[in-house]
Amino acid sequence: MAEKTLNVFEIAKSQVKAACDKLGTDPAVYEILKNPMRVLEVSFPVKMDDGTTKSFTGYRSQHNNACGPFKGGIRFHPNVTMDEVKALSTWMTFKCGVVGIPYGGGKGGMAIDPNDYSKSELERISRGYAAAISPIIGEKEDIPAPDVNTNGDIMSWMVDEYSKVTGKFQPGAFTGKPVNFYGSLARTEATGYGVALTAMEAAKKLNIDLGEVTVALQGFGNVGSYAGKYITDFGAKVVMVEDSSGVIYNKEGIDMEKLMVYAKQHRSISGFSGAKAIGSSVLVADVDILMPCALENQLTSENADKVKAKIICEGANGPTTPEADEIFKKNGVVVVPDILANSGGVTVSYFEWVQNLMRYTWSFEEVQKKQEILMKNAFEEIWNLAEEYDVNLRTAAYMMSIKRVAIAMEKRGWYAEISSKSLANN
Ligand SMILES: NC(=O)C1=CN([C@@H]2O[C@H](COP(=O)(O)OP(=O)(O)OC[C@H]3O[C@@H](n4cnc5c(N)ncnc54)[C@H](OP(=O)(O)O)[C@@H]3O)[C@@H](O)[C@H]2O)C=CC1
Ligand SMILES: O=C(O)CCC(=O)C(=O)O
Repeated sequence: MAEKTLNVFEIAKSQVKAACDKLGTDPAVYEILKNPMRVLEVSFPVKMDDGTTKSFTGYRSQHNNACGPFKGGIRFHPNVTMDEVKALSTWMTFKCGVVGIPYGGGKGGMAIDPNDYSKSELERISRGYAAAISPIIGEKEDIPAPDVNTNGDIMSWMVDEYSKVTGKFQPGAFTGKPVNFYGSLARTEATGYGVALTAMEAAKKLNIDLGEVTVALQGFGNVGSYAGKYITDFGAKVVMVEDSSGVIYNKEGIDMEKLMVYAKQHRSISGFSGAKAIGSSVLVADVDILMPCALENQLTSENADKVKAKIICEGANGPTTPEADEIFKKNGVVVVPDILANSGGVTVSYFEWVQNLMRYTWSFEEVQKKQEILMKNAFEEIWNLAEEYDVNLRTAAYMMSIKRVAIAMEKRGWYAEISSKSLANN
């Protein structure tokens, strides 16, 4: 059967709707949450190294700020569209709600491939984008961070540009900065660490011993590489890894530390001597745990029935379509949803922001411990909710989070309960 839609914004809305229906929220809740509060499209000129001028287009979507300032990454990827950014900002609102941090959801992006530009061009593009969205962002308004193809260096340029435009030095206006420039220890590792932590919690629930477990990873960037490193530290064996150059395999387990060094040097996993290149897909690999850590719409009605993993732990945002979710539920595959599995990134971004506002720093261990507590509690709560309502973990995660956001919206007077029971009194 063909998918109803692969439009990620339509998918995000359908996930929110399913959870609102299950919770029985007042109709006003979905009415408010179905669209971002604001979406900004900007165009700005940038001088290229050869003296020509090019115009670039970027977006920033601010989904909902009932619980606090908008928060979410900036993506540089050729496939970025306004609808994608809207979906990603929607997911951010509920991701922040899952771990109970005082933020709403935002996301930004530009349809560019950074590899097409020199470093100085990329700096000017990043500065141009930061200046263009500066009227709607800020330390207490909307705090961007890295996402696909953006990193700490880009965040530092953006902090500098934002400070110039506003005339105020506000390092807390962006997170995911380098540790030696107002970044937090353990932020670089945070998203992958959280993916590994939640995969381990899911394995415990299924009585699977991580010492016996094999893992396949799609994506070996920030999220995939640290997810692979930490799941290996927890005892599992990563046997297959894919990036956009192809798939590598070693049935004895791939040395994650060595692959991380290699991938950094070569900007690709292709040619790594500790594994062999193969032609098959990571997504249907014969492994216990699958970690999609690249892009959206990877697991669809086309391949979901062929997935052999018992646990799918979503490092990426939106890798699974609703139809694939149905198939996984039917087949007993446990999907740890993106808004829980990859919430470690924004959680430690929150800790970075708190440290910035306090002009104080915490140790690596302190930050990781705080992350671990929030994520393990969220996992447990969502697992129990899924059992109570007989829903998958995704719907349970949305239910928990929507309830938090809905209570904030009601308390702020954005709607008045007209249905029989008030969430706030539950
Ligand atoms: N960074 C963060 O803190 C967070 C990120 N996420 C999500 O995690 C995902 C990955 O982000 P992040 O690791 O930061 O991004 P990176 O840019 O660091 O890495 C992306 C990885 O995905 C790979 N990739 C891209 N396209 C494909 C493809 N078609 N098939 C296989 N692999 C592919 C890239 O390979 P190549 O390099 O060869 O192109 C690269 O290894 C995204 O969905 C992002 O939104 C979620 C929460 C927080
Ligand atoms: O660290 C952040 O603020 C946001 C990270 C992000 O973009 C995401 O979780 O998808």
